Amino acid sequence: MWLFGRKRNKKAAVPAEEVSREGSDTEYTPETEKGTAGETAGTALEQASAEAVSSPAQDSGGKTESGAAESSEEQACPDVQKAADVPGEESPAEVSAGTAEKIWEEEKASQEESFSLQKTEREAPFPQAAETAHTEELPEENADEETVPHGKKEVPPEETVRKVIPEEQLPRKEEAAAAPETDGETLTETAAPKTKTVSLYEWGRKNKKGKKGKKKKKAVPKKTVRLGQGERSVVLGEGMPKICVPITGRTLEEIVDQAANVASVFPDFVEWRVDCFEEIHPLEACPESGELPVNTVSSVFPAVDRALKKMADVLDGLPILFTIRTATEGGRIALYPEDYIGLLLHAAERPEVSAIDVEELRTDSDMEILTREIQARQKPVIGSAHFFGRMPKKPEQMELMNRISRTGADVLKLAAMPSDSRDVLKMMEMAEEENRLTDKPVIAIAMGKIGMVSRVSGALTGSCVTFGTVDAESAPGQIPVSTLRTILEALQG
Ligand SMILES: O=C1C[C@@](O)(C(=O)O)C[C@@H](O)[C@@H]1O
Repeated sequence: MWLFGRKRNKKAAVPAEEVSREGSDTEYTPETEKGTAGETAGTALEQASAEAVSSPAQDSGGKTESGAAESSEEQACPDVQKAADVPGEESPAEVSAGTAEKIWEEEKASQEESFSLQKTEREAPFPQAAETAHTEELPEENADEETVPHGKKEVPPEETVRKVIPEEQLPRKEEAAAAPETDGETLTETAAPKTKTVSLYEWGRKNKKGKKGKKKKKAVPKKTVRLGQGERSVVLGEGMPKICVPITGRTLEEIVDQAANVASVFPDFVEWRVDCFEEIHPLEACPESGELPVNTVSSVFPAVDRALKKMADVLDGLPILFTIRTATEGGRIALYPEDYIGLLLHAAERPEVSAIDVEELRTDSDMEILTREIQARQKPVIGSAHFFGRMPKKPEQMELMNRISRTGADVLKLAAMPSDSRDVLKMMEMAEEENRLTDKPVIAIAMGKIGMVSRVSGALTGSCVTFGTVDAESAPGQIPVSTLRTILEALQG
């Protein structure tokens, strides 16, 4: 149901992304049919770069007879919620999720040793990305959280914790007296002739060499990322979480109508979900057919440009995030790698586009090079990954964010589907933690109704963007903009 439309040379027909995530469910394998991954990556990017800057052969929106015929009913952008909810029907996201799980099982073993949450500090490749930087000292309480062993909570309240503390490590009397008490727990020296009582709080602070006695941690200096220019530009990573509204129209008319509605509620920026735009659907990959393609990516550029221009006129300076959400990540189109890359590089050249979403975990081409190419065109990259069928565990979430960061993306985004409230909390906790570890703005979303709280809790967790609705939602759990704004403002205090 999801893969239909254009016919292309079998060798290039299956986005390797789908092969690697769907594993044995997929008929083709990139290894047997495509040569090495490196070759594929290079070819796709080179081919796409050439096409992205070339002028299209026609100004027809790229529709050939076959493309036009296939773009009718089947290609209509289905309602997202519907696709996700139909029982027994496997959405591409669910397929991807199941297989992503498998990949992670395998990867985990090899990653275990090299697994590290430490971030390599990067130069901001995008000049505007490093707009401001500030260093924040963690609040005192956080430092203490690091200092006090977690086990202390399990000590029965009436039992005195006894520990031998060498005299020289004990705080001077007056210091001990001045130190704030923790929740009644004390450390008492018993074996030594001099028995002194000090608060656990003070012990942790003084005894830096202690098991969990750590130096006060500094938060990583933050970079912020500006989208757009002028008065209506918006800075991610500072102040309140920013509200973004997706535009999901299938036709130019729908897109313009939605843009007008969206503009009237004054979000901070909009996301154009280009995968919903049926004029690019002649590019839809068809792994089953194996026939040669009729359309080239450049044939859809005129339609994309027309939509961008009209949208920008209506939006009057609101920054536009250009997103192609592919089927594997819950979107509306399956694309060949060279077409995905070609479209994004073309968008990077457009003055109406303020930022570009890159699905950084695609394995069919080199997303790191693509990210750099986009940044070289002065557009920041929001690196994203989506799991519609499951919630990765927290260490996996952190590693995913780490992988996205390593591609050089300016902003790190992870969205996943929770199955219970603990999953939602995991995502929120990850955002808070990641936000302290990385120098980049972070977006963390637990989708679905149960995950709605994650869409309003950015002030607490540091998740810097929330996607809200005006007309149609582009993912389950999105909240209408007016409600979203009221809650965000209330929580900001
Ligand atoms: O990545 C995201 C986040 C999202 O999936 C959400 O859950 O709000 C909505 C998408 O349109 C957007 O591209």
